[in-house]
Amino acid sequence: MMSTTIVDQHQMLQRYQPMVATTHKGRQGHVLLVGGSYGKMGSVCLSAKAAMKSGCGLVTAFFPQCGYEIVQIAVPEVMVLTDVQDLCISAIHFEIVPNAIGIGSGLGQDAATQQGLYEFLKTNTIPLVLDADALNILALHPDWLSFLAPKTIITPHLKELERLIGKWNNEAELFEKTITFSKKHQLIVVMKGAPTHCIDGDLVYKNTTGNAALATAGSGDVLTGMITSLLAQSYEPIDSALLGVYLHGLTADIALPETGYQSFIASDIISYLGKAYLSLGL
Ligand SMILES: NC(=O)C1=CN([C@@H]2O[C@H](COP(=O)(O)OP(=O)(O)OC[C@H]3O[C@@H](n4cnc5c(N)ncnc54)[C@H](O)[C@@H]3O)[C@@H](O)[C@H]2O)[C@@H](O)CC1
Ligand SMILES: Nc1ncnc2c1ncn2[C@@H]1O[C@H](COP(=O)(O)OP(=O)(O)O)[C@@H](O)[C@H]1O
Ligand SMILES: [Mg+2]
Repeated sequence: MMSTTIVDQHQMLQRYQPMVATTHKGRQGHVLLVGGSYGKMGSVCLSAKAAMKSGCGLVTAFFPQCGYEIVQIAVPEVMVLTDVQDLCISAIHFEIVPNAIGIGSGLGQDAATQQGLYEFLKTNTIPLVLDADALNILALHPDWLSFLAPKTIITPHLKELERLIGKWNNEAELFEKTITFSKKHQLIVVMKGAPTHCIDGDLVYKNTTGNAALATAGSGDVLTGMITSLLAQSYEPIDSALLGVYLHGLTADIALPETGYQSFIASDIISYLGKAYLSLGL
């Protein structure tokens, strides 16, 4: 039986964890972001910077070699690891121990990348957020969904969701199918849209922030970085999803009088993150 919770400021303040005065970067959580391919390295820059600006202590990004200078120059705070291949990811090997991993932005769906994702999912035990092409690859290989630990977060837009669950005829059926999918695979589904709903089995959370300014390339990549950052900071998976979606939308609401709808771009979400945190009253 579906129950809908409205996610407003009050809800968020109950779930928010203040930063401890004596904390240090080693305690604030280490994020690993895996993504990017030739021509789509911007998605990694956006999600990595968004992760940093959401409060985690360390971010490492893993991407193909063609992205090395791009990411190092665009986001100097971020550490980088590169794949053995130049143009796309083929083998996701790393020796660090991150607290959360976000995978999929700009990843592409090359056969080598699909194989690399398979090997990674089969052995990964670290809390995970899956977006974009990681979801598109899972839609091609639905049996790999069984590798995902309970409470893994997925962040599909409606087209990506359709690839995973099939078509629906009306909104009621969309929710019914997404809830069934969430329960079957024990996943938290961030169903991105206007508005975004987070679905955790029968529990449906409706976000109250955001506007059409977010309809711009890379805004989902930014959200993936934010949610992964919160997960690495020890927020529960559902709280990471809810707070990430709420703050993401809040940036657009705060920016609107200054940028208007049209000139707001994904980098502006990152620029306004500080004001979004502050406007929560924290
Ligand atoms: N600067 C960059 O490097 C960027 C890289 N990106 C990457 O590009 C790859 C392709 O992602 P795309 O999402 O563009 O491709 P997709 O093919 O998954 O999605 C595009 C299609 O989905 C539809 N769609 C999108 N949102 C929808 C919604 N809410 N309801 C219904 N239909 C919707 C669009 O109309 C279009 O037909 C991903 O790996 C993504 O991460 C994009 O995020 C854009 C920016
Ligand atoms: N009209 C809108 N109103 C509110 N939020 C929107 C609107 N359009 C897009 N968004 C938000 O912007 C983000 C788009 O994500 P996505 O489609 O994955 O973008 P990209 O892949 O280009 O990064 C989602 O969080 C979505 O909810
Ligand atoms: Mg996307």
